[in-house]
Amino acid sequence: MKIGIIGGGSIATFLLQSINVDRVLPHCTVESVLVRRPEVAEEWENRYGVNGYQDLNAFMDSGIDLVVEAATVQAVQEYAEKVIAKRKDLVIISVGALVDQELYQRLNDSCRQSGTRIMLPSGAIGGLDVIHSAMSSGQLESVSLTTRKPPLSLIGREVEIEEVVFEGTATEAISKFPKNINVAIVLSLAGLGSDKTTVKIVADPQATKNTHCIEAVGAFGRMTIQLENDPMPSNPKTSYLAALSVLSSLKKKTEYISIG
Ligand SMILES: NC(=O)C1=CN([C@@H]2O[C@H](COP(=O)(O)OP(=O)(O)OC[C@H]3O[C@@H](n4cnc5c(N)ncnc54)[C@H](O)[C@@H]3O)[C@@H](O)[C@H]2O)C=CC1
Ligand SMILES: O=C([O-])CC(=O)C(=O)O
Repeated sequence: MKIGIIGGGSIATFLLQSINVDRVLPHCTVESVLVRRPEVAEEWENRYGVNGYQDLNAFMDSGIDLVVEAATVQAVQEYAEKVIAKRKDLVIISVGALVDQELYQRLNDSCRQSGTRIMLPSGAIGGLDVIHSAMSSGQLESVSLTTRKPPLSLIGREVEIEEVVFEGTATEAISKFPKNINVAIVLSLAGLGSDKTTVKIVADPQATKNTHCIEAVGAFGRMTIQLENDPMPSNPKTSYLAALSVLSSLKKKTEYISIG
């Protein structure tokens, strides 16, 4: 499978190293990257043997089968429909963009018409299978997420004691923290939707990890999951697990027996 990556940051670098250098996915190669800075394209051409592009059309015509978005919510808004229109499968990690129900619907419709697929990795959380199962009979009652990160990642400054920087719906959370709470939207899409999924975000000066606690109640019973994620050294806002989840989605695409 020939992969194209949109983005030039920590998740993109991790994927290039894992797939093209460490060869952790034997059936996959990253062929092309779409990045904003020409010097990154040039460096990556040399280091990872990829073709670097700044132009979306040239990138999409570079012989790739599938596109991984590893950039920003805005990049999804800008590129996702164009990728699907070109009949390339798409992995989206900036899932926050799909809080926009009209964009979600348009993407869904064009995937149905063209037989193309969009994959949303579980990102920095887990338990989406449970939420999805509970929701399949419509008997999911409540889902809440409490996220705790170092203050610099969330609010760009230090605080002395922990501070609740947000409490409200997932819809509001992603509009205020688009680089920190994509997890709230994938959780919403699996379950009750972004207006009924509640989110609390805490800036914690003691935190060395990005923690996410998910609590769900329904006819199935009750679930509590606590993730204590190591951050990516190159971008502490992002948990290492989020990068691994993209790799996992790509791996699933090459397998014939699906788990979960
Ligand atoms: N779903 C989830 O659980 C998680 C999602 N994320 C999201 O994943 C995305 C990537 O994360 P990181 O690699 O850590 O971010 P990063 O900040 O290290 O890298 C983002 C890169 O995208 C590039 N970029 C921005 N707009 C672009 C455009 N229009 N075209 C091409 N490149 C563009 C930037 O130049 C930067 O190099 C972010 O949106 C982040 O919020 C991160 C962690 C968890
Ligand atoms: O990586 C994390 O811990 C969560 C994150 O940034 C996001 O969901 O946008």
